[in-house]
Amino acid sequence: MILRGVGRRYGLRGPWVLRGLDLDLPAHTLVRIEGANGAGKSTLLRLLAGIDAPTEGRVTGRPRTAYVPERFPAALPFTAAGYLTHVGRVHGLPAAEAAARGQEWLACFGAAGYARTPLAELSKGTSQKVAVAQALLAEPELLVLDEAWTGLDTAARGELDRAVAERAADGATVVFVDHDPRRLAGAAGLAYRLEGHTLTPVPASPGDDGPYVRIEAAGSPPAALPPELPGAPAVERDARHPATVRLTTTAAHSDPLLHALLTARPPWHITGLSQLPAPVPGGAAVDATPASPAASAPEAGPYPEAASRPAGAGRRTAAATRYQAALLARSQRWLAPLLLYAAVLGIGVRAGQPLLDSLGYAAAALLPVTAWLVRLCVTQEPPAARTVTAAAVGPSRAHCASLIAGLGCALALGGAGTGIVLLVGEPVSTDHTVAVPLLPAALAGLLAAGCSALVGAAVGALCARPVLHRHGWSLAATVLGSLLALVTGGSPARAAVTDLVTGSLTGTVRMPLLPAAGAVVVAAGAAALTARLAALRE
Ligand SMILES: Nc1ncnc2c1ncn2[C@@H]1O[C@H](COP(=O)(O)OP(=O)(O)OP(=O)(O)O)[C@@H](O)[C@H]1O
Repeated sequence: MILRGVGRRYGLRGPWVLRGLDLDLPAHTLVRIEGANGAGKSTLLRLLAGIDAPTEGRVTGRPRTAYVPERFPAALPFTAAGYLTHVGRVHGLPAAEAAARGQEWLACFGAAGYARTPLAELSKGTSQKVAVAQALLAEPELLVLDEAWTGLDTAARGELDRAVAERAADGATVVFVDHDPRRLAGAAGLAYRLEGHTLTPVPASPGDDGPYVRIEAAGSPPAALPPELPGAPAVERDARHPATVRLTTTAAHSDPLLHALLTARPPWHITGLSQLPAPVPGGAAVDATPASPAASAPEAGPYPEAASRPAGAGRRTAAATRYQAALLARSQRWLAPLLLYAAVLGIGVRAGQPLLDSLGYAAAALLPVTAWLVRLCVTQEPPAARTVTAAAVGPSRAHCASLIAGLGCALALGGAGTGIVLLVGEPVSTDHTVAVPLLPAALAGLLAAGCSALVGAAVGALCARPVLHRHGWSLAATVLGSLLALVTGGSPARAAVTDLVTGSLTGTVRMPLLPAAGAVVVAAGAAALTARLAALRE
């Protein structure tokens, strides 16, 4: 990943926290960021993790990312294992694998006994173990750790050191901040100090005999390395290309090592040579797995695993939507909008009333209920948990997932409401003189409910973060916005409801097709705008 001329400030006129920052983050590297309190380390890590966008400059080549926030929230209505399964799925893992990996990492950190404990009941340190496990289980190509060791016991700190080194040895970039200068001392391939809004490289510590050289060699067929290798190099076998090994040693030993490889029986082919500022720790041989014959071809980019990414962005967004829906269901915040909708239907819909009138009424009632549900979904995740999801799937997709979850709940509610109205309503015109065909009326009712839900979702999206952050303003705007969307001429929701109610006067069913198209445009516009804003700042 490459950062060029990156700057970040909070607010339009806030002081610059980062400015003119250039940074190259190679694969297979541990990167340490140092700096005083308030220097901007967390700000930088959030940019690296893709949670916030830079105010100026460019970040390119972002790989699959996981993030451990500085403070992990306990206020999530899941057990430790349940949360890890959700995050694993958001990272694109199949459910069973996400659950298994979650259990493994909890066991690794000595927290297996807490798998079924609700997050809210975990101690601070155990919560931190969950925070770290959620990032590691996805085997990300970029792992960003903001003081992740804080609160962990000694054994877990050691495990995290080992896991982090292993990620780097497996090809990932690991960027970390920790106030303990001994943290992974000597292991970090690159170290930078954040000072005066920008980064300056920290020179290698005395005794570090870099620069280092990485040699990539391929044996064909996969062969054993010569028993005696000059320079005692760290050896990694590529998990996907078992014929390929990477050997890291000091520059002084690189020539004898090359000679040993080229003169081995059978000889090794040298496929790559690169200089590193310092070695990746834990560079002992990595387990090899069988690979296809074509796998011995040279890798195209710095992240070979990118090709075997667990799942596409669409599936990961779907997983994020499921996570948001589960969050809503378990928090029971859906209860209030559901009761409101039931009460409004209970008051306004009576058995024997003209069907189209009642369908129009039910559709209109759905609009504020949807706005409420969407607003709940967008705001329900504690900020630190939101950063985890945003890093995993991108802030725009994470935001869209909460919009879809809210809209989906509202559509289900609207479907049920329409069904009830169809059961109790009388399929006749307002004056009870003309019969109304049931099937077209049902379709028109569902379409009108859909219009209302889409416009309500737009209102909910525009009246919550990232547009409005203050709870009071957001609430007032949601109520006012819903009201305006129902009464303002040109609103697709109003047009759809009007189609039903005026049709009822003559007993004619008017399909609200144009309002439906308008509602889709309004909802898509609101989603695109708010998703873009969410990407600018989570
Ligand atoms: N949401 C925010 N709104 C406004 N200013 C912010 C926000 N977050 C951080 N800042 C400011 O940005 C600057 C850098 O903060 P940041 O948290 O990145 O520092 P840090 O180096 O991580 O500090 P620490 O070591 O204490 O964690 C600080 O001056 C802080 O006040």
